[in-house]
Amino acid sequence: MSLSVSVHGLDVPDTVRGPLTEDDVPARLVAKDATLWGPEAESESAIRLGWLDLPATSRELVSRLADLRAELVGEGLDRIVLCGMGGSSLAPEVICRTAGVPLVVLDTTDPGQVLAAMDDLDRTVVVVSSKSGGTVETDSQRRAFIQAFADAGLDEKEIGRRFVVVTDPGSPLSETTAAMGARAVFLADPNVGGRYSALSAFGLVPSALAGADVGALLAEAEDLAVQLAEPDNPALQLGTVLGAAFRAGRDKLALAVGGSQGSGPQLQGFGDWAEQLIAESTGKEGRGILPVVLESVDAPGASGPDVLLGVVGSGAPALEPSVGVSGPLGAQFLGWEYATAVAGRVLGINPFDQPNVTESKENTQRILGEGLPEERPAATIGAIEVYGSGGVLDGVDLSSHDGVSLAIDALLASIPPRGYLAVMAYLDRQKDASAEGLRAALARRSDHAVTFGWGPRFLHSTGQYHKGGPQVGAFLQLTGVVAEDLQVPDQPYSFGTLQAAQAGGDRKALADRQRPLLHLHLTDRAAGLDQLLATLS
Ligand SMILES: O=P(O)(O)OC[C@H]1O[C@H](O)[C@H](O)[C@@H](O)[C@@H]1O
Repeated sequence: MSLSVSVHGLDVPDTVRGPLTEDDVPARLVAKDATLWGPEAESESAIRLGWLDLPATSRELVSRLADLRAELVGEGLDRIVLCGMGGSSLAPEVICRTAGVPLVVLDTTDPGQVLAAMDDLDRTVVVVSSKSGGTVETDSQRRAFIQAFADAGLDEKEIGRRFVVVTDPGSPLSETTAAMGARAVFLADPNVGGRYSALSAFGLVPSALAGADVGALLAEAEDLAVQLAEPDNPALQLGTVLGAAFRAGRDKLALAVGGSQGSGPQLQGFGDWAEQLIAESTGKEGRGILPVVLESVDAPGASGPDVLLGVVGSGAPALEPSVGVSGPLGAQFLGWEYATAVAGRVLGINPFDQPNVTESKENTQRILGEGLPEERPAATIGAIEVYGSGGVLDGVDLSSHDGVSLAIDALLASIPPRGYLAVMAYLDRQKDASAEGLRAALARRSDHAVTFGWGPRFLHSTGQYHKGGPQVGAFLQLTGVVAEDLQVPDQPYSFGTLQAAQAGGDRKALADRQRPLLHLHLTDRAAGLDQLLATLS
């Protein structure tokens, strides 16, 4: 079974569909024609279309990974921790959740969450995945695990045997790895960008080592791959729908995972993977499609004048306009990648670059060099310190006991027409999981789209859209007190400082654009979240 796309209540006009078939886009895309996105995108596109071949070229990894997994299990190493950000961790997380196999994904700088991942070290193998090999979060986690293994009494050689690395040839990580004596190194195809790498070594290595059937995943993708040169194949249909919705002013794609795929499992967490693909690929040059990951098909935000609902999985969506996309996970990965590339052509952007991601990273580095700036809260109410920029707190009475509620109302009121609110939580995805409830609570209180992202993970995903997409966002940033910090070995900062610098760096990037931003710092994380959720209930 490949992919099947059904459209409900959306007109897909010939002005969108016609040019795609007349210009022979399906055949040209499969032939890796780098001119499809215009002359300015050509040099990048020329080195970014390798993902089309992955269902076939990744086959050679399957038996190698089965052997490696058997070797590890034979040595009692059955707990896999994945250190990686964005395109280097979102796909394995979906693959393993869908397959029901355990994988610890560490895509954070939160000290508590990093410390919690350093559990059960005697059973643990760490997969370090980074395409560029230079991502600060991943490098910091690698350093921390080396230290933790050393503290647990392992010698240098034994420590190296606990690491498996996935990176591009010639990256700084590939060089470090040789020096570390890593057990295995998988060099990925450099002609595949991070967010298109689900079916490459980045998606497959951690998933296979955790016990997922990656051979079946590739076979599912292959079933779709053979159709992709045909006009009106399902992935082209999906891309056409995304483009048509955008042209009709529906530039928010509310994404929900629907029921299970016949006999197959529900695609757990697929929205988070698709979010990065779509937001980072299309959110630039002042336009883009904003993915809004929903908790369920009928969650708040599933409909609206600027919304298209996308349901991944079987079952006809209850709301209109909507697009239902059913099919197994391997076909979904390839289909959404192809559809995003097609939508990129309709939008007139380069779907393979991420021009605004570096900005927050540079701000972070500057703050790490200069030290965290002294900031005074406008008010402290219960367990919440309130800070604001972009004029969001002007005229708000923070002296009253419902000051936080008033500040949030002011933030919501600042959202322009067709705008959105982004909640960005630099907290512990496990221990502070209740923060996720803020999305639905705020979406109930607003007519606008509301997204939720864990920091710094979203910086590698919707962060591009926030800065490069239309400047119609309002932002709620959450940070929290660090109970126990952890030094990043051989660096002049701790995880807590790095996390705070990342939050500060992103605040600066948004403030430079005069975006309304409310920053709430929780002086007690659990009490602060309870207070916030109670305020919104
Ligand atoms: O795999 P890495 O090079 O570590 O990159 C991880 C992530 O970092 C960057 O922020 C990119 O914008 C993402 O597309 C990428 O997936």
